[in-house]
Amino acid sequence: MAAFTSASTSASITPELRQWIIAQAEAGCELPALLQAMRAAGWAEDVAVAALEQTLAEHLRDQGVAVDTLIAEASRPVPEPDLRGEPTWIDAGDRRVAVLTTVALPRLVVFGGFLSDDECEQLKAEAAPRLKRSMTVDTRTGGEELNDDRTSAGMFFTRGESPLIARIEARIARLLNWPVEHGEGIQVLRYCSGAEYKPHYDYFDPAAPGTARLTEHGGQRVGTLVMYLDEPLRGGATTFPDAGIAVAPRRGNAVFFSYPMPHPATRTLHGGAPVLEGEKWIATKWLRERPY
Ligand SMILES: O=C(O)CCC(=O)C(=O)O
Ligand SMILES: [Fe+2]
Repeated sequence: MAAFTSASTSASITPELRQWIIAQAEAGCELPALLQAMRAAGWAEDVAVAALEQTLAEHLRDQGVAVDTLIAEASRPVPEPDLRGEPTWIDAGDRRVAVLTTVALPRLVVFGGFLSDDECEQLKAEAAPRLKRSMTVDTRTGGEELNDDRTSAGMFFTRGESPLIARIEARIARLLNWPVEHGEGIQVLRYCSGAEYKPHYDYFDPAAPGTARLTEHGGQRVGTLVMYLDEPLRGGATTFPDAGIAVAPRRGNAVFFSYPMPHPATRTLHGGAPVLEGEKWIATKWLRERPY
């Protein structure tokens, strides 16, 4: 690697290049991808590495306070199942839940048999009369809006609303070691053929003006459990485009993922792929850092 103090490297870091590197890094672009882009633009590898190193080091020094904040954010506790000893099953209180897949980054676990078929049907039946075209949280204002990125129909249960809801919430709390009180009410979504939920993050963007209002009560979201209530014939996977993961929407199963900081580095960008045939039903539980 070239010494980044070399006169030629310093001279070639124009203000535009510096700005570009910082913008890419802040948008979550990883160093190898940045390096590749610079090489494609005709930079010699050693000069590009030196330019990246120098620019980012300077930028971090300039942002002393922000770095401290980032580290504090990174240590935020998150829900997590107890997978010590690599169990095949976890006792979730009233039900044994299978551990099907675990991923380190994004932190993700796929569970099998989280809900019985009866519970899936009951949840659908309790939700069906109350379904409305889905709204998404508008982080500009902290309110809600109709959104073309989300073409499902949905409704929210309040926490503990029925014996079934209370039982499922207790199961989630036990499975993920996270207090019931830190959970938002369960949301049920129905996707008809063609409906989808475009990739998004579940945490609230710290830079968005509405986030202060949305996190006033309960703090940030730190984890998500998506439970599949009914499966389409084709399509409808829960996809994580940054990680190349697609979780099949199998009835009764659930996918859990957590994010210790509201940042793309958590790799939790995810969406509901378009349903190609049949209907997909899910129930989502979002978990907050504090009582909600
Ligand atoms: O439909 C899916 O599989 C994903 C749902 C989702 O992202 C959510 O409810 O936040
Ligand atoms: Fe989501």
